[in-house]
Amino acid sequence: YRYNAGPSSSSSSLNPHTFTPYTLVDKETVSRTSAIFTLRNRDGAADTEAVKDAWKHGVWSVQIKQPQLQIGRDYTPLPPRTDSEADSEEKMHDLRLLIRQEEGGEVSTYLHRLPEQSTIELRGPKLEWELPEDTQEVIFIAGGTGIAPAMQIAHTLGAKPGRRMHILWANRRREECLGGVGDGGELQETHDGLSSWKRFLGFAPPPAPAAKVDSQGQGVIVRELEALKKQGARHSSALAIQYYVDEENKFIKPQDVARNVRSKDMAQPGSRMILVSGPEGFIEHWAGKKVWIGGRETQGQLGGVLSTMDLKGWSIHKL
Ligand SMILES: Cc1cc2nc3c(=O)[nH]c(=O)nc-3n(C[C@H](O)[C@H](O)[C@H](O)COP(=O)(O)OP(=O)(O)OC[C@H]3O[C@@H](n4cnc5c(N)ncnc54)[C@H](O)[C@@H]3O)c2cc1C
Repeated sequence: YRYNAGPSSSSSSLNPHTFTPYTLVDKETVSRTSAIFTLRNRDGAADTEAVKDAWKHGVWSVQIKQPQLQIGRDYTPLPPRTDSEADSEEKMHDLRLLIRQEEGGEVSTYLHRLPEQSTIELRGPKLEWELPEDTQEVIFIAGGTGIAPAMQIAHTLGAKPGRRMHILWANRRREECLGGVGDGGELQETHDGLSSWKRFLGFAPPPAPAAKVDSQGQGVIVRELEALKKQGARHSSALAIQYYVDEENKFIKPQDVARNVRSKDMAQPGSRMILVSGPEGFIEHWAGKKVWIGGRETQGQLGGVLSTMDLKGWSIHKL
């Protein structure tokens, strides 16, 4: 995580070698612990070829530096907005990051305390994982901010005709995904008969005061996931999303994965991927530990729940 302080940035465009100053133009609350940070290049430099390329190729990140401690952390840019709010050239090049404030976390706490208009220095892009060109179908198991790479893939895959993606997104608290109603309602009800009744009768805890919702009661990320669905549909790509919330006793079950693995679409040629992204413990639970070898994080063996399932025809990757 430590980096060489090196010379201060000479280039005004985002690049992997030096840190480039960005202005924090907006910090939009998602929940008590997470917010979307919108960063704008201080010199108004447009996206580099490397950034445009990264959007086409898969999952990528940028690294933010904490200037006092001289440490850096990686964050995963959210896809550009599809709605009318991205109405100017400037906004189209903004970088948006979903950042959770970790309890006791050095960099995330520093970032959450920064006022708007602060300068944040970052470098990148760094390609974390390349989505195979021929990918036909993706099942993405996401925990918490692990939704950010899922949104990147939904954006990339959604631009290609006829592709399919299923996102299974788990959160500790409902406030992270307010208004998120899963596709294929019956699938959710079976795990959740009681708590949906509780919600209906008004026993469920009220949404956190900090959580922002729109007129349809949808949280920020849920709204953007819905927008990604529509964007994909325009290229006749299909995106389905299921929401799971720990505090509602609704957890992702192996059957939820199995159901999507036995896709009716298996006759179509192309690669099929199961991707797992989220906190360390979440990845370990589903697919086993990632392993550090010679200073590099590697996939490690397949373990966890997925290792006990019949996943013929699918490859698995931990993000
Ligand atoms: C490729 C990649 C992409 C990522 N994308 C995102 C993203 O889009 N959004 C996002 O929010 N995060 C993302 N992360 C995670 C992010 O990089 C940081 O790890 C995260 O923000 C925590 O950093 P921190 O400095 O705040 O916490 P740290 O200071 O690194 O602490 C992390 C946790 O460990 C605990 N801890 C620290 N020191 C100790 C100790 N001595 N003993 C016990 N516990 C301790 C802290 O309390 C905290 O809970 C990504 C990570 C990677 C590798």
